Amino acid sequence: MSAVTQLPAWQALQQRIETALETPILSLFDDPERFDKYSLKVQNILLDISKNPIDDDTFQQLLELARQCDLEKRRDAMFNGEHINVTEDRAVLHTALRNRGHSPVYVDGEDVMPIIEHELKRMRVFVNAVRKGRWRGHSGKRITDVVNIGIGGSDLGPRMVTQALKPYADDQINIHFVSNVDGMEIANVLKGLNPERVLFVVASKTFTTSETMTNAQTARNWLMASSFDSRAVAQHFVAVSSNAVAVKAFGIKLENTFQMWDWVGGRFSLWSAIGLPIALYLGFKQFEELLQGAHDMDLHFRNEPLERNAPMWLALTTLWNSTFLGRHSQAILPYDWPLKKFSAYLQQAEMESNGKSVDRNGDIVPYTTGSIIWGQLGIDGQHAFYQYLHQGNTIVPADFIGSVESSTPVAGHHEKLMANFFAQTEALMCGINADDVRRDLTAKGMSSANIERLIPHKIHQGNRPTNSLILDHLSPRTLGALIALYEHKIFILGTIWDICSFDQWGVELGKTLAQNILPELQSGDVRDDHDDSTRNLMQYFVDQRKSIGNME
Ligand SMILES: O=P(O)(O)OC[C@H]1O[C@H](O)[C@H](O)[C@@H](O)[C@@H]1O
Repeated sequence: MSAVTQLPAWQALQQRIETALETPILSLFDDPERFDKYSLKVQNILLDISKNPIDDDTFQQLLELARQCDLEKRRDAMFNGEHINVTEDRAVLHTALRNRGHSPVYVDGEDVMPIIEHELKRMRVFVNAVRKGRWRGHSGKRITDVVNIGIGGSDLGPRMVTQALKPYADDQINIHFVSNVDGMEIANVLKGLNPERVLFVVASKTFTTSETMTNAQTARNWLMASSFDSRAVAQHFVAVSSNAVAVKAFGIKLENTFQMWDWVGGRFSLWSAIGLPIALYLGFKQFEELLQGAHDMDLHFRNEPLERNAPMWLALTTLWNSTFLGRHSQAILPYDWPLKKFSAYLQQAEMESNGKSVDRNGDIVPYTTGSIIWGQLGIDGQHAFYQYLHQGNTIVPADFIGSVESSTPVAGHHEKLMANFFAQTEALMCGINADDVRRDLTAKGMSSANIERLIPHKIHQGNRPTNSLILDHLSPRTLGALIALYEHKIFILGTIWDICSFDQWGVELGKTLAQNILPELQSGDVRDDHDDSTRNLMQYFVDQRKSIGNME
């Protein structure tokens, strides 16, 4: 048994499960102050968690559990640069990257703020040079297109943010992303580009990731295939990495390399030079606004009491719904078109962080940890999977995210969009019972036999938990705060579950096997030490390719 489950608050929460499952969420609103108690405004974001099966006593016990897990002490340990990534023996300091207060942050006795600020300054100088046309391509032409080559944490953050803040872009730079090793992606991106005007940002913390290295090589070949000589690489390639040796071996000079550090996890790295494409696309000032928003949220997380602390609230609703009530997936549903890629971004952030099954000591945990994060734009989801949310027999807690002001106002659209936001959260909680269905259908003149036949199909049980997040407006600063809010949620959950949220050993085995398998596919000689299924599938693939004459 893990120690966490022995804590008095954990045990008290266990006792509350039955009541929570039997009490309709709607009945909790008999307390006229419920909305005021369970909503708060932080950094232009209104967060409402009142539509959760959490009564006052449960909420207090959840807070108590966080305290009994030394949440505040462990939060301070993160901000103070202690090695909380225990399996890799590293600090976890994405918060230092956006420390706009510039107070010192020590890692192993060394203040890291000077190196962070130095790198930010290099980014600013470079971004301004590219955007103002002082940095030009090898043939003297202005750079018009930036292609970020990276995957996972070296792709999802910049990809999501540039999409979210498109209305803030000034059209000086077009931005493109290549992450997949499927040749179609890079082929499609390169097809429309003029090599004389392209800047490639090769983003890889390790600079060993196979997909990224393959795409970078293809990009370099493409550049060389134009009339350029090899010196062109210097003007058309920059790198972001913590592995200077590998960057040099690839042929990118040190002065064209932006640094990141081992205490920045890939999925928390958009605040570092991994954010270079964001700054190139939007301008450095907007990038700084993004950092400022995240810093503001950091201050809130550090300084506000746990009872009124937004990241705590998000984390505790998930903890209760998932670990205690057994609702193990969570939908992220933006009603804000620019946040189209937000659920994909959070999928990596949360699932790679908290998809773990042993505690920090390596002992198997006897409870469910990270949720399955999924979702897409809510309004599109309504016409696809909301049936499941309303009437499926698995309950999926959901976060609804919308804005007061549209990023791109078009007459008559925004109220319609948000009417759906409110309607869906209301329907998910309140549902509709047999009496109301009967009344409805009777008013429509349906025969009573038909009504009774249809009633079970039309009942919505309701009682589906949701959080609502309403932004004033999706600005760079508010987006920074929103991302940091979820980052801290992840940290809190990992702390209570007593897992290491900052490693990702689970992605290694597949990578190693792929490396071993590749030569077999290339040579056509499939080894017989694979399991039977895999060997036969590989053999089929090799044989089919031979038969179509497509062995490369
Ligand atoms: O930045 P890189 O070193 O290329 O890593 C890119 C990504 O790939 C890895 O497999 C990890 O799962 C991710 O956490 C990481 O963000």
